[in-house]
Amino acid sequence: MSRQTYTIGVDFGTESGRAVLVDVRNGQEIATAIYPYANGVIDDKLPGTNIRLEPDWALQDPNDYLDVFKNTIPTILKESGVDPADVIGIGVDFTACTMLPTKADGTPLCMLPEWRNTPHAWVKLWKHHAAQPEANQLNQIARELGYSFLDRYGGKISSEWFFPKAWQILNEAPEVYAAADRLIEATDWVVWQLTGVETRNECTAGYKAMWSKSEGFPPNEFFKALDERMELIVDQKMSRTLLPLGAKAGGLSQQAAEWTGLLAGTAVAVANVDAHVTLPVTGNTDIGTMVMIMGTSTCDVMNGEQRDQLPIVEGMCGVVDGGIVPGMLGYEAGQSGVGDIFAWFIEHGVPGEYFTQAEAEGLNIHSLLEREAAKLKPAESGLLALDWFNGNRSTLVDVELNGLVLGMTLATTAPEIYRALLEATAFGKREIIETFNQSGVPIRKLIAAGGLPEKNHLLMQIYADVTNYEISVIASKQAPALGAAMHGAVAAGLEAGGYADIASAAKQMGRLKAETFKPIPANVEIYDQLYAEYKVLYNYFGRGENDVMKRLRMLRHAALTA
Ligand SMILES: Nc1ncnc2c1ncn2[C@@H]1O[C@H](COP(=O)(O)OP(=O)(O)O)[C@@H](O)[C@H]1O
Ligand SMILES: O=C(CO)[C@@H](O)[C@@H](O)COP(=O)(O)O
Repeated sequence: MSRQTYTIGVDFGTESGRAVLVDVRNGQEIATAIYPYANGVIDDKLPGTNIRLEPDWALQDPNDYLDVFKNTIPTILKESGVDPADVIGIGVDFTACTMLPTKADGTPLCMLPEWRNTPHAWVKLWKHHAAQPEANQLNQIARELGYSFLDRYGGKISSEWFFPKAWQILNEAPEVYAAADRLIEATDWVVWQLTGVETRNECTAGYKAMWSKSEGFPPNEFFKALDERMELIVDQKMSRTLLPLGAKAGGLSQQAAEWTGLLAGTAVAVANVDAHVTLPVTGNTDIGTMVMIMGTSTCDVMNGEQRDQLPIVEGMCGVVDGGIVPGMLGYEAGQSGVGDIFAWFIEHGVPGEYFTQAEAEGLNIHSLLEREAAKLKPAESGLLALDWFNGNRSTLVDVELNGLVLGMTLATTAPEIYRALLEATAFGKREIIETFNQSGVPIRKLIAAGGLPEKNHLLMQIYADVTNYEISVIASKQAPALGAAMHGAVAAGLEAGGYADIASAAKQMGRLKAETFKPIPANVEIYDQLYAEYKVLYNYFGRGENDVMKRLRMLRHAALTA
């Protein structure tokens, strides 16, 4: 009989890291541990100082990532009683683009005393939105010089991605840029910490750093056209050697073995991204299945067939050959704010009486609002909202757009607004789906994953009604971590008891829940009408007809910096 083997996945989210230990044969999750980052999202002051960050900044502390390894992996090994010798592989996934400057040996600049008080020396989290001027300029120069790579990103590079962030460092802190021997995605950095060797993955390079398998990075002249000092950024601070997803990045180093309790030499998979790693957890890697990873934000990922001419989908985050699964075209789109919008409303918009009622009933406040909002029919509140509280990623690629709730009266209630916000994110999703469908990249199936489908069934029903798709849900509660674990089993390979490729791992280790969310025809009809109104607002405020949101931002910035 063959040996029983296990694999570990570690998912680095926005607020915490989660590790899961999984049975390689069937994907059964044996043990899970969560470690909240001590410094969380740094958007106010640098830790331990009074140094204030400007609006739109979001940083993290790389030491928190190491603490995730040191805390979660020993916990899951202990809890499961699994022999470390039976753990054949480990994979990680991360938010992206989350990037940092380091020295040549991988030491993050912010860990060095001389750089500790310099904001640009810290990790820039995916939702760091302060590089918009650089993104605007990059897009304009690329367009003027006729670079076609913009097409692979639906026409625009987002300020959330790698080069706008790197350029912001150069513009605002040239001394940090000069001191950074390496600029690297956090997902590659944590793999470096595990193996002791710097490697880079094709996924983040493709979606976040303008790289493609056929063309590589844009040429040095392009970076020179942005800023002379950036001409050699790729050769000097990055790498042109990129590894495919599922490949082995290396073996676990002695030091990482000591941190984790695993054996030195355990296979470590090439770094991956939280959204992309989740697709195989559906149980297959079929073309045309869009997987929505719904949490703080939502990422949408989908495999498509190979084509001679890449399709252009407005505002997609990218199309990358092998970006999700080697050999297929991987598409990514997304919404920068989803769960975060509901969290904002609860924090800043819900009267105390609802909290008192929730406490009395032993409910969490979301569940109480969900229950009350579920009593309303579509359109009954008279409200319509725009889901741009954290900007718009797809399809407008504009972090300077803001949220909006229209139709409020003196009779408007908190559950009504809560429902309008749930609906707004569903309308945003429909906009993405329709854009793909109209661009020759049809979406045949919709599957949801992440924290939200578990937590809020009303939200899922609204998504089914607004999009008119039946929605399946991934069975795992820790889908990205399970996806990372699957990649760990592929990196270990067949001979070690793992898998030859991610498609075979998906078949054995991934699955969906039996329950699905089916569109309710009467609701679909009403939501069609509301969506038509949403589109009017979307185009009016989002496509330059009325730039009031941008003017308000400029006035706010001026007031804050006066
Ligand atoms: N019952 C709920 N309904 C809607 N949103 C919720 C609910 N509970 C938590 N949230 C939101 O879900 C988000 C967290 O999602 P989750 O998938 O767990 O994390 P992450 O995106 O960091 O991986 C938070 O923004 C939170 O406000
Ligand atoms: O943009 C990506 C992936 O490409 C995500 O990492 C980012 O939206 C953050 O995701 P979460 O909301 O933290 O799950």
